[in-house]
Amino acid sequence: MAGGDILLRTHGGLPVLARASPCSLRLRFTASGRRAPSSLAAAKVDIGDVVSQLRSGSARGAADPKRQRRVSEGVLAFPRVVTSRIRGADEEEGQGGAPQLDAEKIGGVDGSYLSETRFDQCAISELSLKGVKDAGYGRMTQVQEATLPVILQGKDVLAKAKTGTGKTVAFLLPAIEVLSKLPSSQRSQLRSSINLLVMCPTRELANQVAVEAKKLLKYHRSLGVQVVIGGTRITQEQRNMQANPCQILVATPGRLKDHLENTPGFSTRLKGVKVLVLDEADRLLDMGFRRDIEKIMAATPKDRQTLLFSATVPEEVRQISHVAMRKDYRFINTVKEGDEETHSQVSQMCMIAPLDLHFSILYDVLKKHVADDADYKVSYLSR
Ligand SMILES: Nc1ncnc2c1ncn2[C@@H]1O[C@H](COP(=O)(O)OP(=O)(O)OP(=O)(O)O)[C@@H](O)[C@H]1O
Repeated sequence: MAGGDILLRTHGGLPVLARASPCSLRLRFTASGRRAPSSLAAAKVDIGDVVSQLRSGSARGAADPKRQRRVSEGVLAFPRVVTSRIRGADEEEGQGGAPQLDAEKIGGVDGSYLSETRFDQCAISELSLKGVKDAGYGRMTQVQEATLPVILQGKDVLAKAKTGTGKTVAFLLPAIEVLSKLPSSQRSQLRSSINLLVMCPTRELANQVAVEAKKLLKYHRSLGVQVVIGGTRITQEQRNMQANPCQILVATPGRLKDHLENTPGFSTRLKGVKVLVLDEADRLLDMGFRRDIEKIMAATPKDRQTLLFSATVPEEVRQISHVAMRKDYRFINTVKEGDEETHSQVSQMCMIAPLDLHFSILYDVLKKHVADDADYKVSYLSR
C-alpha cells in the first residue's frame, strides 16, 4: 500500500481502500464480499449522496459553520467526483439496474479467475474439504489449481498471481495438508512448535490470512492459528502463543523479529517450521523488510518448504527467491503478459476535496455503506 493510503478491512463485507492525498480521496470497493452486488450498487449511490449532502452542507463534519461557509461559498466547488469507474457493476447491470453476479463471484473471486477443477477432485483430506465447502468454495481459482499439486509434492514455489485471485487459500490449503500429515512422533510436539510461518507486509493482511486459515481449520481441531503483528502489547501476544495452539503463525516481519529477540523459547519453536510463506513478497521487500526476513529465515530449518507469493516478480523478489528457496523451486506464473495488476471487479471512484473534508466524507460513505448490511463490520483501520 502506498503512503497516504487508508485501508479499511471489513469482515463479511467489502474491503474498502481509500487513498488520500492532500486534495483527493480515492475509494476502491472490491467485489469480494458475500454482499458484493448490492454493496457495489450502494457504493454508487453513497458517493453521489455524500457529495450532494456536502454541497448542501448537511453532511457530518460540514456541520461546522466555518466549514459550511467555505463549502457553500463554493470557493473550490468541492467535493467533486472526477472519475467514476464502476466497471464491475456497470458492465454487469441487468435490465432492472441491479448488477448480476453469478454465485462464484459472490463467493469471493471474479468468475474469470476460476478454473474448471473442483476442490473435491483434489487430493486433499476430508477435514480440509469440509472446511473449503463451508467457506463456500466450489471450484478452485487458477492459481490454486496450478500451485496445489506442486506444493503437495513438497516443492518450493514462487507463484506470481494477481491480487484478489485466491492466493491466500492457494498457500494455506496445501500447507495445512502438510501439517495434518505430520507423523505422530512430531504431532506430540505440535503444541509447542510453530510448523507453518506466514509473513505478511501489513497487519491487516496478516489478520485477513488468519481469518482465512480459521475457515480452513474448522474441522482440524488440533491445529490453531495465532497472529503477531505489533500495534498491541508484545506480552499479550506472548501469552496468546503460550496459552493457545499455535502451529500456524501469521506475522509481520518487524514484530516477528522482536519475538525472536525477546520472547523466551520462541527461537526453539521456530525450529519446528515445515513450511515458510512470504505473502506479497514484492511488498515485503518494497517496504524494506529484507534484513528482518533473512534473519527470521535463518532461524527456521534449512530443510523447510518455502512458498513465495507475489503480484509482481521484480529483481528483488528473484534475489530473495534464490536465497530462500531450494534450487529446484518451481516458478508458476498465472498472470498473462500485459494484464492489469488488479482484477476487473475492483471498482474505483475518485473525489477531489479539501484535506479537512477527507475524514467527514470517508466517515459518511462508510456509514451508509455499513448501513446497507446489518452484519457488516469495519474491523480494521490503518494509515
Ligand atoms: N476458490 C474460490 N472460490 C471462491 N472464492 C474464493 C476462492 N478462493 C478464495 N476466494 C475468496 O476470494 C477472495 C479473494 O481471495 P484472497 O484474498 O485470498 O486473494 P489474494 O489473491 O490473496 O488477494 P490479496 O493479494 O488482496 O490478499 C476472498 O474473499 C476469498 O475468500
